[in-house]
Amino acid sequence: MQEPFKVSIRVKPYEGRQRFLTQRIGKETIIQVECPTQTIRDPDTYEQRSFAFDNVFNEGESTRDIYDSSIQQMIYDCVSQGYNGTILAYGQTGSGKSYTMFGNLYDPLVENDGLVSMVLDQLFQMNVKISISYLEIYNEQIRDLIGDQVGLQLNEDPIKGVMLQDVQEFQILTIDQAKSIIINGNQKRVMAATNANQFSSRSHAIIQLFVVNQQYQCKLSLVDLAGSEKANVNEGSKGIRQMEGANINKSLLALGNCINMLACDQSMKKFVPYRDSKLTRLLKDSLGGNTKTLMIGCVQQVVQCHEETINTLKYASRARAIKKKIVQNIKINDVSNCNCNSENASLLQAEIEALKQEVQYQCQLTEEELEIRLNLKQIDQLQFQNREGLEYLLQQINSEMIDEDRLKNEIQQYERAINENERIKQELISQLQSKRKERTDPKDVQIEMLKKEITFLRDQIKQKDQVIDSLKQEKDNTKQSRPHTSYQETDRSKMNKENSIEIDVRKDSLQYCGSSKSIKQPTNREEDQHLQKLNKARDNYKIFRAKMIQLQEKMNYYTKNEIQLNQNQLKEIIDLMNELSTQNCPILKQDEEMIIYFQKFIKSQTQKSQQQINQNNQITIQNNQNNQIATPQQRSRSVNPNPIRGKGTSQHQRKPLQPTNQSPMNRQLFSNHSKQYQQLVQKGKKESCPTPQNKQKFILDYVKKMENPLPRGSNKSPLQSFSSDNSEKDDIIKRSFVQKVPFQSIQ
Ligand SMILES: Nc1ncnc2c1ncn2[C@@H]1O[C@H](COP(=O)(O)OP(=O)(O)OP(=O)(O)O)[C@@H](O)[C@H]1O
Repeated sequence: MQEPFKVSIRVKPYEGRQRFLTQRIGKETIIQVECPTQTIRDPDTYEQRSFAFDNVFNEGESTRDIYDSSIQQMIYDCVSQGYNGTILAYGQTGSGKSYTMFGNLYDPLVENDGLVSMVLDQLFQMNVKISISYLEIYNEQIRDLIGDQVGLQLNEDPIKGVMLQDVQEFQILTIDQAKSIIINGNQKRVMAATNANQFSSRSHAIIQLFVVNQQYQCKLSLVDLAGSEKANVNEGSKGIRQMEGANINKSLLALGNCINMLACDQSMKKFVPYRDSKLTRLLKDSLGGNTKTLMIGCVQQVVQCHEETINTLKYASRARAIKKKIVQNIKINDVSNCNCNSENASLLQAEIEALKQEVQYQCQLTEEELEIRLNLKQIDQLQFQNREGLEYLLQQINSEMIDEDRLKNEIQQYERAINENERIKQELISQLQSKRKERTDPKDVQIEMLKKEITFLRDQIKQKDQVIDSLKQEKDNTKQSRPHTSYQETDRSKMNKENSIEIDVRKDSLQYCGSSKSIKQPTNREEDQHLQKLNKARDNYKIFRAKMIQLQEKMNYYTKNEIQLNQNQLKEIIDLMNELSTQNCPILKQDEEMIIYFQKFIKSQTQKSQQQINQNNQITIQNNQNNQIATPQQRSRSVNPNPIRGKGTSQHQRKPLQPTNQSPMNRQLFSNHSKQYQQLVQKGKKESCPTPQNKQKFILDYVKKMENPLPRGSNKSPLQSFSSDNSEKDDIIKRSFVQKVPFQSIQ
């Protein structure tokens, strides 16, 4: 059943001293009651502000009037239908909360019952069993006002809701017995004289009545909150009073935060911070849970209390926006109504789950994230206040008694503040999101790093492009200064290999390289071809780099997470390496080093994978040394890098090469290797008898050559040796890092 949070306001009568003071400063009272609305007027500016409540009780109305009009029915419903109920007195210190709840406790000569006695009277007339517990929350400690125990612990039971450990519950049989328990409790309650109230309650008092009738049971809570107070209420008093005041304000602020959150639209409803204080934990059911609740806001009408009265009215009208879902309680031993009980339990269970999730979520957050969330919370509160202020000002627009310019000015200020806060809020949210992303997805960080690397490389390429452009420019200039006929006369066929262009990608320049003997100038057409090659080589290098990064990323991931690659993953890596080796471009020293690192990684992974297979299948597999992955240059003469294909074959049975990649280049490499292998075998046949041992020796020699393609003592790199390959001789762009002699024709 949907149940609104009901709110009534009680206006304290105008007392003699207050009346005297108010009259002396020439001001009238500030409150005007037109039930159910209440209008409050600023004593200085005469601005009016209206609030609407379920009931407003003016100074002439008694506690009995309040009871009859808004409480009697509620108590009847709770008891006869099994709903929990809470009556809560809220207001500034001295505004009449205790007077409303307990009557005139301190003057036995004045016969005046409060709401507590009236509730008890009614219950005793309803023929129900009643147990009572009475406690106070003082300085964030719960104290049993019947059993005297201090520091009671709170528990949350999925069925019974919020429970107090070790609290004394006293079954009451007569109304006098009940009243004497309450009077005893009140005497133990912490009271003190403050500037605002001679008998000020310094604690929140909570009476809990557990009521059972034939069919239902319910819990009724009667709460007299400590008064909200400004710091100057206790001016001059230090130590205990100050600490009390701080604790009272803190718990009332927590109560306000819960009310604000509960009053939000369902769509905006977030986590309700019940755990911020003992008071909100204890009142959790009464605020947002399975309870019919009535708040009585106590206010004073004297001008001196204008600010506090406005605050109380705001607080109360916010609470009125809370909507709750309540369910009936059955008697614990009544199984016929177990559906209601389970509904209640599942509601509470859902709340517990939500709480658990929130706690779990908060535990994962970093300090930075927690701080941002705190800032966000504060901004939300500020925005709430700003919007309220703005709403109030907008309401005033139609009022005739106001200064329009001032109002417009104030509205603008509020709007500016709201916009600015909204901007800050969005910033904080995006900060929070990026922090969360960093925490939850380290891959994103890697991607970010790679993106940076790509940008860096792009910049480098750009620089190189600029160099190329400037060279082009220079070339054009040279062209113009040369007689046109000399180009036509150039015989390309006469150009020897030494006149080829080489690119030194390690330097930020492009150089023509050739022997100092060569005197021929390249023709116009040749130069264009060179430039084309150069561009192609640069494009190929870009693709090569992208593939390198892809591979690097994968390997980093595997290494970082200590993942042992399975056959498929290994194959994927090897395929990527093969793709890399087919890229026709010059490479840098650092690329070469990286390739060597890749080779080592694949080799170690292959070995691990072999060991794993051996262990699992109990099959002895030969040491697969050929599973190295080649640099682009080694690749041209290396054996098949795929460990899967060579697996399980004996050395003399093994077929020489099986290209994994069926690109034309690979096919050619494959046939080259086959030829070499066949030549070796033929040589072996000629030199000695073709015994299996001889064959094996030749094959081993061949494999050795493949693994160590350079002669011992040679200080040439594999890349250098590649440049002497016949098949590449005509290729103008050599993959070479040899020292280059600048070619004078560029000038
Ligand atoms: N409606 C009322 N009619 C007559 N006297 C009242 C009324 N309300 C309050 N008073 C008197 O005002 C004084 C302060 O009231 P009370 O102690 O109830 O305030 P309070 O809000 O509980 O203050 P605190 O928060 O400091 O405990 C008391 O002397 C009380 O008798």
